[in-house]
Amino acid sequence: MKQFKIKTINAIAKEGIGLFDTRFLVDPSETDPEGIVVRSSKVELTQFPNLLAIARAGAGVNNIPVEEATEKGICVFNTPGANANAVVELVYTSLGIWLRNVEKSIEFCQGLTGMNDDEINREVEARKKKFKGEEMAGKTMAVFGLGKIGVGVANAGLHHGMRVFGFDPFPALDNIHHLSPEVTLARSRKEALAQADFISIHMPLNKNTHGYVTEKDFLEFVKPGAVLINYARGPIVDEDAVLAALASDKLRGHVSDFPSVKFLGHDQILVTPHLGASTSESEENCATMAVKELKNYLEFGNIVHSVNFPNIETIPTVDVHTRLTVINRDQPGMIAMISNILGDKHINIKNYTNKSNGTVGYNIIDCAGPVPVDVQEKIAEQEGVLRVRMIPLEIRGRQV
Ligand SMILES: NC(=O)C1=CN([C@@H]2O[C@H](COP(=O)(O)OP(=O)(O)OC[C@H]3O[C@@H](n4cnc5c(N)ncnc54)[C@H](O)[C@@H]3O)[C@@H](O)[C@H]2O)C=CC1
Ligand SMILES: O=C(O)C(=O)COP(=O)(O)O
Repeated sequence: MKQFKIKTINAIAKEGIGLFDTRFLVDPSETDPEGIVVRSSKVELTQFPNLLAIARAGAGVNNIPVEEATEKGICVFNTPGANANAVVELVYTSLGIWLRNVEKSIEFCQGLTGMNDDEINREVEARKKKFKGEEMAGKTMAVFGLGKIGVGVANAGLHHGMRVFGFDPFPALDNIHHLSPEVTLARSRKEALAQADFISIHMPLNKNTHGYVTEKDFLEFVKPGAVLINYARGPIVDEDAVLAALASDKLRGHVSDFPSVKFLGHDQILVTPHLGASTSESEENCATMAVKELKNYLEFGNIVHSVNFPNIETIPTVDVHTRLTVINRDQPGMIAMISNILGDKHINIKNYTNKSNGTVGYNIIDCAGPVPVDVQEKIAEQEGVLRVRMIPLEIRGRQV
């Protein structure tokens, strides 16, 4: 029986790894993997010629060269929503720490070590005024990016007693269904920013969002004294522009999950070490979802939660002998070409499923009999075809 070689990069939760059964050989030092499970480490594709799929146990895929993967016919998955709650909770924890001076007050308490209880009490009551903070209730929050995390942050803002604006030029219907109707959908960045005391960024890092938070079209619109929160990705924020905004009191503070040379040690900036998704629950959710996606693709060619290929899931019926999958550029004539090559060889197609995402087409072709290697090769060499796979169906008691 075919065994798939899986490479793990980063610590992947054992609850996910445990889902790989005897059909999979899982090894962090695998040098020729067919599947990779990864968190935030950068993935280089040139080293892995037989790689079929990468599952990102998390949301952001900026550590994976997605366009290169597409050209090579490598499917990239992520785990939408699996770590969203962890980020939502940390956004409010960190904002609370910033607003109530919790970090500095803890340092102060540690400095009381060595005093007796009377002395400690006297110092506490005399000096606590230094740490006076402010509340979230009654303030206004602007959330940029109303995806799995942004919707959670917006809804939680209401629960903290705030007025909330949300801005997202390409919202997904499924996410918007979970957004409370009390959140105001802003039609422009300016509208979202004009009244916001707190601004929270929750969009992916890509070529359109690199340096998104800069003076022009963003910081120029903030209400003086706002606090900027970034639990999305470091490079979405132009660090020099934020430092200038802090120096001119346009921004009062910055809370970020992405420490940097320029941010460390700055009195108005609170940084955490990319901790957004680091909870037991979130790591388990992400790992189990990523492993299920990878298994489903390697064993059945099904695609669920891909960021570069169309999503299609079909179960082979009992009369299917061989499942063939073809990845192609989205161009006319591909289905006819594949059907004709199979028809010329008298291979009966039981089910044909095709879907496009506008860039890539994906075909699942369930055949009644075996598909000889020369037929696969003929399809693979046609213009526009990126990759062809024959899926072994031994798992269903067949030998192919
Ligand atoms: N700090 C951490 O540990 C974590 C950080 N993240 C980051 O958060 C990002 C968002 O995660 P999810 O909400 O799960 O993703 P998601 O894909 O559900 O939502 C992203 C949203 O951003 C929107 N968007 C894209 N460009 C935009 C723009 N220019 N302006 C406003 N909105 C825009 C999209 O339309 C989408 O609705 C991830 O891509 C990742 O970089 C995610 C998880 C953990
Ligand atoms: O899911 C994401 O996008 C994250 O940033 C989480 O990253 P991590 O899995 O904690 O390395």
